Amino acid sequence: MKLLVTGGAGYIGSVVTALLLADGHDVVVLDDLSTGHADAVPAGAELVRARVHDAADVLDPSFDAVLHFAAKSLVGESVARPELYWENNVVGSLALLDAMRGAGVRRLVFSSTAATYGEPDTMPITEDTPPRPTNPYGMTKLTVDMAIAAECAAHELGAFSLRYFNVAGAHLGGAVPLGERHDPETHLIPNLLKVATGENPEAKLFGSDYPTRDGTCVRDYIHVTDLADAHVRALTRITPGRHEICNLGSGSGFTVREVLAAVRAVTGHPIPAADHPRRPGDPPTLIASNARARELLEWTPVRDITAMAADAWAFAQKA
Ligand SMILES: NC(=O)c1ccc[n+]([C@@H]2O[C@H](COP(=O)([O-])OP(=O)(O)OC[C@H]3O[C@@H](n4cnc5c(N)ncnc54)[C@H](O)[C@@H]3O)[C@@H](O)[C@H]2O)c1
Ligand SMILES: O=c1ccn([C@@H]2O[C@H](COP(=O)(O)OP(=O)(O)O[C@H]3O[C@H](CO)[C@H](O)[C@H](O)[C@H]3O)[C@@H](O)[C@H]2O)c(=O)[nH]1
Repeated sequence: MKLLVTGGAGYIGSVVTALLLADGHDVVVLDDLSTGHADAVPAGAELVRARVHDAADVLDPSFDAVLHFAAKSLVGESVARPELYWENNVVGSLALLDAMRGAGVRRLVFSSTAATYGEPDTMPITEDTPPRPTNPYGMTKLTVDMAIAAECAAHELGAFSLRYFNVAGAHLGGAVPLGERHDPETHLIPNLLKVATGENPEAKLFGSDYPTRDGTCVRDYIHVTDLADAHVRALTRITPGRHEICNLGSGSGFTVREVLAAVRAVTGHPIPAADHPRRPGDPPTLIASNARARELLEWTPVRDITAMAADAWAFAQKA
């Protein structure tokens, strides 16, 4: 297939691009490099440096499908500057849907998020859990999910909205290792590794009084290679006129302290860590039901938290 990957210079989009190329697809990456890196675009893909808002300049009827990763995704920034998120994530995605309709490209895989659910009381979270996002980032992603659903119903688009839980690890199976290079880095595992590499003296653990087994937040971590594999599967299972929402998580939860223990074990570094106040907006527990993804995508995540920590560590040492 000939594919457009928006955000293909970012963490997850670059890994999916690598898997798509390995499967023999032709890939054009559309990325404005606002948070991505040109050298993360795997060799063999063409990089067009442009905003997703200008997708109409790139898309033509020769494309078979679009995988849409391009977005801003920092929860705290979205609270401080919501207008950036509505303009980038919603206006940009609506322009992409227009461009796809104009070019007759009718297959889409979209990066949605667990943040669309907010803070549900019942675990695990299924796709039928009512979405109640608690920050503008989650609101923009839910808005795009709804725009895609309406587009599918009205104009025979076929689409998957894949709701990622906590993506972690690095993809080491390609020519070049691909991993997280966010700046600022807010995610737990890369921040713990910055202590092991000597970049930071001590890790910060946000919140020790949550109603969880050790007082720290529980999250569902999913390896980026397993996540990318789900996208390749989704691409071949799109049905015109249908919009499917699938959670992508492991189905198990780990506390912040359990992740710290896994990172200490793989690095052999003591990683000193200090308790800090809660980070505003962090729900105590988020765990996915991945039953729908297992059924619709015939997908099984195979890489555990130790593999995520080990691969992220290998990447941090090479980067
Ligand atoms: N990393 C996670 O744990 C996680 C969890 C849930 C959902 N997601 C979603 O997955 C997607 C990828 O996340 P990531 O962690 O790889 O982020 P990232 O910041 O590494 O990648 C995003 C890419 O999109 C590009 N981009 C942003 N706005 C653009 C625009 N208007 N036009 C063109 N390019 C643009 C950036 O330059 C970057 O290369 C995002 O949509 C994010 O919301 C990520
Ligand atoms: O240095 C750090 C970084 C994080 N944490 C804690 O580790 C847990 C995980 O935090 P991350 O920032 O790694 O991930 P989030 O769960 O906040 O965010 C993820 O889930 C969100 C949905 O709730 C969004 O989808 C977002 O894009 C995605 O990265 C949280 O309890 C957080 O407080 C720390 O203690 N110290």
